[in-house]
Amino acid sequence: MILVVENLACGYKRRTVIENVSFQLSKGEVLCLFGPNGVGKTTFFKTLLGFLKSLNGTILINNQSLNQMNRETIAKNIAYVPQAHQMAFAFKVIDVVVLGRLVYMGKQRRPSREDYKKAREALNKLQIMHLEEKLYTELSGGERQMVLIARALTQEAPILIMDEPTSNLDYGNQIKVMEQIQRLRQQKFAVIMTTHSPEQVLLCGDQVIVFYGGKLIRTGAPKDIMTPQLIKDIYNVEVSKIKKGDGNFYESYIPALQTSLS
Ligand SMILES: Nc1ncnc2c1ncn2[C@@H]1O[C@H](COP(=O)(O)OP(=O)(O)OP(=O)(O)O)[C@@H](O)[C@H]1O
Repeated sequence: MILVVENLACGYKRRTVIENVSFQLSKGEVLCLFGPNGVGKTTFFKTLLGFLKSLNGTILINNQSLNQMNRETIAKNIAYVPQAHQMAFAFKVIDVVVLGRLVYMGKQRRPSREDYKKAREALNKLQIMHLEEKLYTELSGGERQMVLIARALTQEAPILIMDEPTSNLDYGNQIKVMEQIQRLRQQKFAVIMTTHSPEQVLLCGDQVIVFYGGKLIRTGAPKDIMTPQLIKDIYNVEVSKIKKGDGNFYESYIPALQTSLS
């Protein structure tokens, strides 16, 4: 197990936001966090990244307690991929991606030739070499998200935390990013991602944690947890679960609209 979380509670001095979170994550697994806005996913991420001290419980990375790790060791183990539309660097793509090497740069904080090599390897891995000399601010949302994933890959951490990786992306780019997450899983990264899409949880989650109303309400395999009743409990909408595909089935949802479309 690369990550073991037991009985974790996180929050702030006067307020516990999330409690009783337990899960184990192996390399090559994707864990989805699902739940409405404001349930505490940022608080949870900050705790996993060591920016916020846990209020209770343990976080073990490769059998070592997060509490005993310094910032550098944490960064070598967990990389964070923010939402693309929240960051704006007026830098060339290659210079954004090489920032992932910061933890290896020493006191001078200057990227070496080797760091640039690693940054190019990450661009190559994601098949976005053609963006290398472009300005980050001039990229589309989908391209920016890929660049931020490349930056995380140059950090060479086995665990990737992705904050709504498909938010604000058009349908085509959402699918491309989802495909990339599948490739990262095949390359044995452990991925923790938040999503507001129950289809995405079914499509790429090996495990799901559902938060609602300040509580963890379910954890387990998406096919068992992501029932129409759960969607109804959280959002008060009716959906049916269907199987799609020709031979290679996957599950999805169709909404039962209250008003007629005709
Ligand atoms: N520094 C803080 N001190 C006290 N409470 C905070 C602090 N930051 C966030 N909170 C509260 O913790 C709760 C969870 O916030 P958090 O930002 O973790 O939710 P979220 O799921 O990431 O939300 P969103 O999806 O809207 O980004 C909220 O009620 C928020 O007001």
